[in-house]
Amino acid sequence: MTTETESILQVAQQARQAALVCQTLSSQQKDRTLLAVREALAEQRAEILAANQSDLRQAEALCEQGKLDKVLLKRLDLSGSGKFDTLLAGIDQLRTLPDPVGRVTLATELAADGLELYRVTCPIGVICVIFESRPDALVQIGTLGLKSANAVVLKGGREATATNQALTAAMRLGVERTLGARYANALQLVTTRAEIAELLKLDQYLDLVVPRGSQSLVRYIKANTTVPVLGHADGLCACYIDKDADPDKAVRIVVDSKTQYPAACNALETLICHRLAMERGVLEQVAQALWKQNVEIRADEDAFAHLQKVLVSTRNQDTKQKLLRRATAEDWDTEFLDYILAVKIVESMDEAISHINEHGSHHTDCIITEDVNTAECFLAAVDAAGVYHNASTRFADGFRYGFGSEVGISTNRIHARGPVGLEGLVTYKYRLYGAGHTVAEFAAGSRQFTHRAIPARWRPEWFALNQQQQQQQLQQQQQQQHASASDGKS
Ligand SMILES: NC(=O)C1=CN([C@@H]2O[C@H](COP(=O)(O)OP(=O)(O)OC[C@H]3O[C@@H](n4cnc5c(N)ncnc54)[C@H](OP(=O)(O)O)[C@@H]3O)[C@@H](O)[C@H]2O)C=CC1
Ligand SMILES: N[C@@H](CCC(=O)OP(=O)(O)O)C(=O)O
Repeated sequence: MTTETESILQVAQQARQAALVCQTLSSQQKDRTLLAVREALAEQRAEILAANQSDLRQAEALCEQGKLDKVLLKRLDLSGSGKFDTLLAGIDQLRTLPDPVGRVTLATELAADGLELYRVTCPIGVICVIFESRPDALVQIGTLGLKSANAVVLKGGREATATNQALTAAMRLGVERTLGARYANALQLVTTRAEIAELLKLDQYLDLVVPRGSQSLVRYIKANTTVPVLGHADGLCACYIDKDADPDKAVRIVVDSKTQYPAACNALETLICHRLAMERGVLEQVAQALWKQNVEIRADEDAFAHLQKVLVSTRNQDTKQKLLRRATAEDWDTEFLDYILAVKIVESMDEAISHINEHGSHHTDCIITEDVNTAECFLAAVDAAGVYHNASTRFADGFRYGFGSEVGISTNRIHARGPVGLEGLVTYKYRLYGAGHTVAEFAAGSRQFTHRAIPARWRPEWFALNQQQQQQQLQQQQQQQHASASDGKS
């Protein structure tokens, strides 16, 4: 066994042990831990931002050498526009959300005199999440993991390695201060692709892998592990302007979807316009607004002919060429993540739906129309995690959905789809409460099933024992800490 394999095995084993102890934590303990994590991050702000500056300097050098795209710098930068405070505020918000663990989703009396079945939510276990060079994602995913009592093994993009190490150290410190070192192992960081390759083999320790990134990343992970995979892949999002679209709404929605943050997976990549809407001048208004933001339009033949006439008044030949080009076949399948938009004209909504279902990535798609029935048909027929009527595709986000934050946006169909928040991080177990009941009695007919729904009430004794045990554990830890502190002094 190589040293690397050994250390990854240790990471996975420690995460499994931490997951086992975390599942018995009470809501109060988890929220106290989140508060301590927030405090530790705030305390170590200067160190974290210094690590981030060092990552940024290296990334800038790569950009200058043409080895890295400039849009990635914005993602990586943790110091800009109140990002660090937003990150702390996100933890505060998460603390106010209800505990996703221990919710009763089914309550049935199986038989009279106390045979009761409950379906109760519980953590998934150990989740490995691989994500882009976005340090704030590490905090969001890590804190979602703590609140849902899962252990997480995190791997961010290589450009963010120093920042991720500093953030993880602070977060682990917060957990350790509240619950002890064993629990801090619920937050693990790995930094290389080689470590991920080793982890993917450890299906006895991992319960779920979440690859958040390009389609090729998700395909690679699926092909190389037997652990269940919840893919968070690319967003080839489309917007359809119907013949009954309101022009003002079309302009607002398309511009926001394309330009509010073009590098995000929920940004718009394809615009489909009904011919009648184009003839009513809606496409022209949308194009003018996009051009003001320097968006290049890659148009099919019909849209090109129409928009070329609009551009005639533009004197500068270079601007004309930059703003309007003919689309190639490849453009319909490209996630530009940039100020570029493919535009297509259709004769009907059915044609638009077929295009989206064939070329889209089943992430988030939108219809702009004033006709409610048309909208309902579109929402039912488009096969995506998010289907929107008259709203920007940029709304596809855990925070905006009110989930506190997100692990990412699942493009899988099961077990979670769209923005994955706390609910996507739990599964359930069945709890059966009996009083010496046996199946033989039912088989012999001396007892009858009632299968009666009962109130989904919480039985306090479920966790009472755990809380007692937890209290004892805490006291023991405090005694140990006190003893080692006294040893240190003597
Ligand atoms: N659905 C969603 O929630 C989201 C999707 N995205 C999508 O992500 C893409 C852009 O992000 P980008 O950073 O370029 O994505 P990449 O897929 O290139 O990288 C994302 C992460 O995956 C890792 N990775 C990539 N290939 C492998 C591999 N073979 N083995 C192990 N790790 C691997 C990277 O590691 P390393 O840095 O070490 O190479 C990085 O940590 C876009 O398609 C965007 O739509 C982005 C954000 C959210
Ligand atoms: N869902 C979030 C995250 C977007 C995102 O992950 O962007 P990026 O990491 O730049 O691909 C949002 O809408 O802002």
